[in-house]
Amino acid sequence: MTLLESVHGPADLKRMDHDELDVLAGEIRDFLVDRVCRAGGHLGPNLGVVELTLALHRVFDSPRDALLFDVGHQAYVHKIVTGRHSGFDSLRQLGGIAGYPSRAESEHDHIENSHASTALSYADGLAKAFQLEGGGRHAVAVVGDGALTGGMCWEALNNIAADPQRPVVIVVNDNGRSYSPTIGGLAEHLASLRLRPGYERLLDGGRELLQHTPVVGKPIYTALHAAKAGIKDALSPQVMFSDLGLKYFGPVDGHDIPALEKALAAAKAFGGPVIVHAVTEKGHGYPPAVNHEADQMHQTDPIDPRTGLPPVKGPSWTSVFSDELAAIGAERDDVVAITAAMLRSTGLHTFAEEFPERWFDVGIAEQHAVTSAAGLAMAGKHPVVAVYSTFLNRAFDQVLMDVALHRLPVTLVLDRAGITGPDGPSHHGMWDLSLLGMVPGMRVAAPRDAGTLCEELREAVAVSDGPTALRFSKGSVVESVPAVERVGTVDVLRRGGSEDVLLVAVGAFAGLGLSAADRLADQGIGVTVVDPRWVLPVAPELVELAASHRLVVTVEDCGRHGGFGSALAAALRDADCDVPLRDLGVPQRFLQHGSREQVLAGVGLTAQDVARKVTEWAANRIGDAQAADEAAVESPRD
Ligand SMILES: Cc1ncc(C[n+]2csc(CCOP(=O)(O)OP(=O)(O)O)c2C)c(N)n1
Ligand SMILES: CC(=O)[C@@H](O)[C@H](O)COP(=O)(O)O
Ligand SMILES: [Mg+2]
Repeated sequence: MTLLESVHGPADLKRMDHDELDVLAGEIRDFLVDRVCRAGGHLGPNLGVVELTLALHRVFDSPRDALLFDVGHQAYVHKIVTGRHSGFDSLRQLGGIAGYPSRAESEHDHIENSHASTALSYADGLAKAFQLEGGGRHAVAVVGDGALTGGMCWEALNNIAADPQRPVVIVVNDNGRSYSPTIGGLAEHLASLRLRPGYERLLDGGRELLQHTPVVGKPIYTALHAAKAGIKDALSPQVMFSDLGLKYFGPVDGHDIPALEKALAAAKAFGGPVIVHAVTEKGHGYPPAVNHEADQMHQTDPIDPRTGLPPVKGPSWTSVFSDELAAIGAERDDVVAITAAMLRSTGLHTFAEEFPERWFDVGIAEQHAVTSAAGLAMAGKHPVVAVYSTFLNRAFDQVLMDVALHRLPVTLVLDRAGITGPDGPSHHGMWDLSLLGMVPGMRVAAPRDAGTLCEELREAVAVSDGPTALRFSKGSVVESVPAVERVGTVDVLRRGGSEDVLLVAVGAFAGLGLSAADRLADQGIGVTVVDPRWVLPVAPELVELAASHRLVVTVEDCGRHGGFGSALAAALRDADCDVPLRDLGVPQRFLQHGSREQVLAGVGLTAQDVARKVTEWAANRIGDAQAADEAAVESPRD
């Protein structure tokens, strides 16, 4: 039996000596590489916290002490040592263990939300409750250097520092990288500079990157990495954090278990808010991750463990957007780009390489991304803010009051819109249409294929009197879904041959709509399929099209509540049109992880399901309507 197999809970770790722990750390690394290469997941972040997690579970007493992981993507080791290593054969798969902490899985898990920069606020709340209960428990928050660039962290730090007895231990997991290499590159430079000659020369190179580094990030990295002056005491983190009223321990080698245990034990004994600054390496111990030039295998699809390479994939929605924005950038020098620490994963890297002065990385700070875009727009620029759909939630008020209220030409590009799959409930992009539908003056497009993505992106950046947004799915792009006709802004994809059913398919669901229509045609039900392209606000020509049919069905890869279907129903009511409408979409529930296809099938969003439902509705509605027509013919009103 391996040491790993002997670990069923933290108590087993506490019985081991440091030699055994070193062996265990090696076994865990091999285990992570094997399982994550097979299933996909966050390999780099978890390889970087093996020793840190072991030390945390030896010093603190989970679950009595609450171990919190910010974002939670780096909690695989925590899951392994809390009795779940057998579950890694089904990591992030339907019915398998989640890729983030899960309260249903274990009493050791707390935060299920994968949105960054929340752990310190949870810690402050938990610690206050522990104090009210008489104390003796700690809230221990593991927060990455990237997550620290999120504003919520500083709101929490302000509150945590307010009480010198607050039992909060903040473990800064400083691997010098976030998702995006920009920040990580700087941190990487600075981190490595302390170990190498030529310190002064290289740091000048590092400074070149500062122009892209968020104002918030600069003091953090300068302090955390004992900046150029090299006067550690003057610029060391103690100064920054102690000014906030926080005790600081570190920097500690995040791969040295004895050193980590010593610092964590001191922090535990301190009896008040304290920071332990652990310096780690993302991907540690697995060269293909450490040397992975883009993001040290922050998040990887299944890969060959020997080569560290994922399968070659075709063009994605992201790559089509990436190339088109770069082309637009060459034509429009007022267009600028903003990322929230996800330069490459949102596809802005192409634009950034071609226009190094016209892109900005604000750190994991979506609120700042949007409002700073408003500032850029006020000065005559046309900012393109690229974020994952789910992370836009965090910046709703900024979209509403900082951009739309001023009718500013900001374009939001929402990648990973709709069901994403393996990342689970806090990653599905199922709220954007409901949120943006509430924003006066906001115009939202949902491209159905590569061509319409390029077309609608150009239409969006051409709008100068208010905000626009594009939303598209994760993964491989739909190459081409041709239209047979364009009515105003609406594309007709298929004429049903009768005016029975109008099927309105939003964005990437165009193919689903056409497949359903094929099935229905086999049953003799004529279905006209249209793609609204600009889905919000509802176009008048779509209302007219709907009014000329007996049944309208909408299908969208977004939450039904306040989604496109709701908006079209309201527009029909406003037009005194009583054509029956049925809206199909993502149910307003937190949907667990699985593949995108599995999750969609689980909520009835397949061509077969859509066809079955339309058949039922058509039979009732159209049948009723035809019967009413026939009755009217037989006994005409006098
Ligand atoms: C609000 C929000 N924005 C963006 C992301 C995407 N994201 C996931 S992990 C990550 C980087 C986190 O960096 P860090 O906190 O340093 O953790 P590390 O991966 O280095 O361990 C980002 C940007 C997120 N989860 N939440
Ligand atoms: C944890 C996090 O928020 C991201 O790393 C996310 O897992 C990325 O998912 P994609 O694979 O869709 O980029
Ligand atoms: Mg990091």
